[in-house]
Amino acid sequence: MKKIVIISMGDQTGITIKEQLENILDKKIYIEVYNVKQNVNFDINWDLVIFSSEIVEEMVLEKIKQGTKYLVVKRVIGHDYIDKLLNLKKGENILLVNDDKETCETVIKQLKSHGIDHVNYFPYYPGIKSYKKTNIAVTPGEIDIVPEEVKEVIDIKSRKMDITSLTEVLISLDDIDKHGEMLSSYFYRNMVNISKKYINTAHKSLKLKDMLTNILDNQKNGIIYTDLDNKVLVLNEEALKILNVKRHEIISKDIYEMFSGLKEDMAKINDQELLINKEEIKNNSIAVGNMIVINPADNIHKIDEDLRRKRKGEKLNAKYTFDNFIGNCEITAKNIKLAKKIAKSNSTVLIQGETGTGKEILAQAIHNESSRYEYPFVAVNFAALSENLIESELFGYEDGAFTGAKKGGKAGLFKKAHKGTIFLDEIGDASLHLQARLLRVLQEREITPVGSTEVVPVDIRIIAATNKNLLKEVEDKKFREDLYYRLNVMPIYSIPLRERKEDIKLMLKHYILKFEVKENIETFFSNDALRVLESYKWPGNIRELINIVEYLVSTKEEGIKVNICDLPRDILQSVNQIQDIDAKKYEEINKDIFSNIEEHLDLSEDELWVLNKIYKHKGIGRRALAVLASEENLNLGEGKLRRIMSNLKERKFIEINKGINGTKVLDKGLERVGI
Ligand SMILES: Nc1ncnc2c1ncn2[C@@H]1O[C@H](COP(=O)(O)OP(=O)(O)OP(=O)(O)O)[C@@H](O)[C@H]1O
Repeated sequence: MKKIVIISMGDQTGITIKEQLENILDKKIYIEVYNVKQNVNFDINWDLVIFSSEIVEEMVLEKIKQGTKYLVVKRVIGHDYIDKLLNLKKGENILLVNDDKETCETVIKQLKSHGIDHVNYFPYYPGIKSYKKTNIAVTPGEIDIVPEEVKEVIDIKSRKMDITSLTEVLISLDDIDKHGEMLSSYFYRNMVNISKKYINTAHKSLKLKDMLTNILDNQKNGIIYTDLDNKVLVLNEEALKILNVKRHEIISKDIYEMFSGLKEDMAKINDQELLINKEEIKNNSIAVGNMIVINPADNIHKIDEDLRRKRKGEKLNAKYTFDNFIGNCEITAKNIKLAKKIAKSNSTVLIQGETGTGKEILAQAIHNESSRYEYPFVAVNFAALSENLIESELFGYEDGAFTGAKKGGKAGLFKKAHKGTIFLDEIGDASLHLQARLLRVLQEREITPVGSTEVVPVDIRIIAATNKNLLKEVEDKKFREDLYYRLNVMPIYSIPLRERKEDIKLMLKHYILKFEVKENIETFFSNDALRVLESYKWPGNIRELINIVEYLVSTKEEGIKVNICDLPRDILQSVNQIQDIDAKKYEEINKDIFSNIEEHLDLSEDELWVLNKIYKHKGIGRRALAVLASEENLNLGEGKLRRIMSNLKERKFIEINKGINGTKVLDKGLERVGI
């Protein structure tokens, strides 16, 4: 087990860093925390020493054993408390309390750079000779040293390591491969949370926009946020650099009109080859915009090379076995039994099933259960790679086969899988040209690298998977019939979640634990919420379930169970639809729950805006609301407002009277005002 020591000025900082690392490293690490005042013998063998700041480094560095790896980490303010700070009165005097002068100054600088610069900050730290007397103090976790006369303390909690420091720690521990995925999910969760806050308050706060830009500026990729019409909302410096534009030239413009190449997965812009990724940003499961991440291909090759170097000597292997296959309902058990039998043969397997049902996991488990388990398991995804890339990836190439080819050539994945298993994922997406080449491999069990005339024999087992109906594709002439029969020797289906309802609770339990929530399923979900989840159809299957657990983990209040109203809106809507179709059955079983789901559907941003305006301007009519909306640049015409108001009325949030009384917010609406 790796051993780390964290040294900080005060205890709390070290503990926060420790918790953060344990969260990502699955607690499979031994961490000790000390403050600089403790008299400790650091002259022993640590795998890594982490200093919480440069001052700490200066004070302690000479005490640690020569040759020990060490790092000074960069720490940033969490976004959770930003709302509170934004609500402080303009020009208010604020005491910034921290453990020393330097950390006070750093936090003030970070707060200002996050756009929280409408108040006046005055530092306070133990030993300061004189300081400004104020009513309000802000502190990153140092409540105990706040002077007595301060009336209100805003604790923004100890600052956490930023993503670059976390990456550095993982690289220093040689753990980046194992935990990289967790890191990106952790990072992504944070990004999504900030984005949600930004999008939720887009009408009100430009500060959050600044903050988002600032956070984005610390990323090494170009990142662009657009609204649903592809108009650019925010982008970082790196994106400006890559696209070679000025901010004012691109903000509010349609990104694809300016750079049509960005629609693709790869593009050449300003003579630079770019890799492009797109993510939908959702708020309560409703798409509100897009995040486009652009990266020069050179960078990717470099990272890829680095990873390859680190992986050298490590086998390409499959993680999953049937032991960690979750599910114990009858139909799952039967399927596992069949899969284990299939594993013992050497024949080609075709796994068919909806997206996210675990086809890759099944393929890995079959490989690990087979006699080839000690040899490589190599996965190729036909949907993720472009035709040109996939051909050279699969078959490899000769030295000088094409411009840009690596010197010395490259071994293809078929060759790398020799004696093991190759997993051809999303085979339904392979082009007809590739299908012809694959057929030859299946028939002859030999490959010809791109640009070569030499044939290389390979001993491999093939497992293919698809979420398409391959027979239908054959009928439509999109998939070769001969290849279909070559692949479909041992057919197996991965079963959708809705057909194995007993497994849903088990999966939820597993993923709650995996996301490190210190609660069990009973304290995490209310019974009602759990029953809704068990009745949901899960079109995205296990992958959707994982996303929803991740969403709930990051939005859940500690100590309060997730209730129906906390579930994403599309789950509630879809359960509602089931109720319509099979109303009688559902009414009988779940009368109490489903009858009031409508109540829990969240109000949209526009609905909330209207509700707040009616509350503020009692009696206000549609026309006046339309004027206010246009003043605030909102896309709310009279037609849209009529629909919103009648919906709010139907749901008893407002009352609409004729004549002088006009509109009024009702008790149920009052609960939502101010949100
Ligand atoms: N039996 C299982 N137990 C636990 N987790 C599972 C199980 N099956 C799948 N998962 C998880 O669900 C997610 C989706 O699985 P996987 O990628 O294998 O699905 P897939 O059917 O190959 O999806 P796609 O067709 O979209 O590629 C993964 O994160 C995987 O870890």
